Amino acid sequence: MVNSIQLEPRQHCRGTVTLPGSKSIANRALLMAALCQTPVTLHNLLVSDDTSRMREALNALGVSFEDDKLTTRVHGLGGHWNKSASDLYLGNAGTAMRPLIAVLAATLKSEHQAVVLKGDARMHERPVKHLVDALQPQSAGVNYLGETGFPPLEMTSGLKSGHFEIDGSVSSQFISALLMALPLLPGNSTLTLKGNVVSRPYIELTLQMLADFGISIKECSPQRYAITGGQCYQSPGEYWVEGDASAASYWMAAALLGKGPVEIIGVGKNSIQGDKRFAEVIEAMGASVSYHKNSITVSGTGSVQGIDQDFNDIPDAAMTVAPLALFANKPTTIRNVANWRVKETDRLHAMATELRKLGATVDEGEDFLRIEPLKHWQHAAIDTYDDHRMAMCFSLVAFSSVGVTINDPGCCAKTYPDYFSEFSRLCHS
Ligand SMILES: O=C(O)C1=C[C@@H](OP(=O)(O)O)[C@@H](O)[C@H](O)C1
Ligand SMILES: C=C(OP(=O)(O)O)C(=O)O
Repeated sequence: MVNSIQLEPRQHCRGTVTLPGSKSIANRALLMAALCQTPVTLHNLLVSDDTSRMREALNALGVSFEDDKLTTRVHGLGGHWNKSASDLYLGNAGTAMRPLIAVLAATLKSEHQAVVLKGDARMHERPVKHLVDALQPQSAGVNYLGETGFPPLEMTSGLKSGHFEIDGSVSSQFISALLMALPLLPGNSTLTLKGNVVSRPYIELTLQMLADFGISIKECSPQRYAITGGQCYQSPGEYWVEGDASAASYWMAAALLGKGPVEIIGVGKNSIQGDKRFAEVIEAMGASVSYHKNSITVSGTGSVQGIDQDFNDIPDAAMTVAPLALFANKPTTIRNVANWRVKETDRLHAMATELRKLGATVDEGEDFLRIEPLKHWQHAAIDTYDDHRMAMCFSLVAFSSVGVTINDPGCCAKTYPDYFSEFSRLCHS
């Protein structure tokens, strides 16, 4: 195990990079395929910690997988799970934990043994209260085994269709979870969203993928959905997982700093992922961007414009703005990202702390970061807090005159196991 990686100063980034499959699409596709009654062949499936946790959980529920070099064939069970499945370990994969809470609440039957959903230490600090609060009034069998509001949880049968209300101000994953689960209940339901809903594009992604798997949901207004019960997930036969648009943000940023051009393959102009909007952010920061059917090409001049923007829609890609801000011509403010605090780590605090190690002046607000450009860089060993995005973001500091050391770079395996080898291939002195 490599405990740290030292990145010498780089000036250039150019070439072609093929993105790994999207984590968000991969884990939705695995679950939706598992809910089908006939097989689904997934193409470009991401192989990473998060998708492995989802696969292992589905496997314990009775779903089988056949892998060949380029595809994974999922043999779904239409929600008729193995009756003796018990403990499911989901690591720190929010895209496994949250959907499985709702889907198991909707599909477990009285003859099933109780299923425990648990994760790593950080997962047990990440909130699920809004989701559980939405399920419990409808008789869901969901009980906290540790602290109230957090996993681990014990799941049993009981959920009834009807009127659901969900607070969407902490995580859109709760809403996506209900949208995936409620069509499986025998009766019709409505879902009303409360609060200022965060990370909206991930809800759109869920609706798009549900349509791809034959599930129809009526959007009565942006705050209300009507969901017909008794629906069955329909296999699309073959399903293609797009490249990861959040991961694309690191290459767009490296192309801006290292002049490019970098052709980023796997996400194009018609991508269904909200994080493709990072291409507009990188343009606002000074890059030239061209969109193609299945790729985006970015180049820069090496100079970076400071920006001040609301990033509520794209919280993951937004992290990439923080290291770029150090290279900018004026201060940058990343606004409306309060839920950074409940992700892999408290990302507002972690980001501010590590940027300051480089010598930066950073104002950490409750829901924003304001970052001053950096004139005098200090070499630092950056702690990554078991957060893949901290490790990938800080690799960009290699474009400074002092380079950077990244501690525990292996945490990238959550979504992008090859990130640092790709970084060395594309980025040069
Ligand atoms: O639905 C999804 O695939 C995701 C939704 C977002 O979470 P929140 O809705 O909690 O912001 C995002 O940060 C996460 O990486 C993936
Ligand atoms: C927040 C993230 O992950 P999760 O899916 O575990 O919420 C992320 O990948 O940035």
